[in-house]
Amino acid sequence: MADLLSDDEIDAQLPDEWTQEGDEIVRAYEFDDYLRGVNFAQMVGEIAEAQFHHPEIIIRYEEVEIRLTSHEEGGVTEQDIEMAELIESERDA
Ligand SMILES: C[C@H](O)[C@H](O)[C@H]1CNC2=NC(N)=NC(=O)C2=N1
Repeated sequence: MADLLSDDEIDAQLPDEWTQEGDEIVRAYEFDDYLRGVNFAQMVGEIAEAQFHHPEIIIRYEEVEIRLTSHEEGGVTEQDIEMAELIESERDA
């Protein structure tokens, strides 16, 4: 099990545009149309399966919200930070 990160550790490691909300780290991504968001959600799901660490993915019209936490540990761990970084790198690809 990974160690829980403190609020200061989370703040120091969060990628740009991500925020902490309690026991989660969150970012909303905007898209030009609904299906681009759906395709992005698919890509995030594939990363999650590869990492075996699964975010909550909320698909809205022209927006997809990603919420990450480590359920077994009950808060934010390095796995969540790593997932956010992987999602960011794929988004920029
Ligand atoms: C049994 C447990 O659900 C699995 O080990 C994995 C699956 N994906 C997971 N995803 C997330 N976000 N947190 C977990 O603790 C987690 N655990």
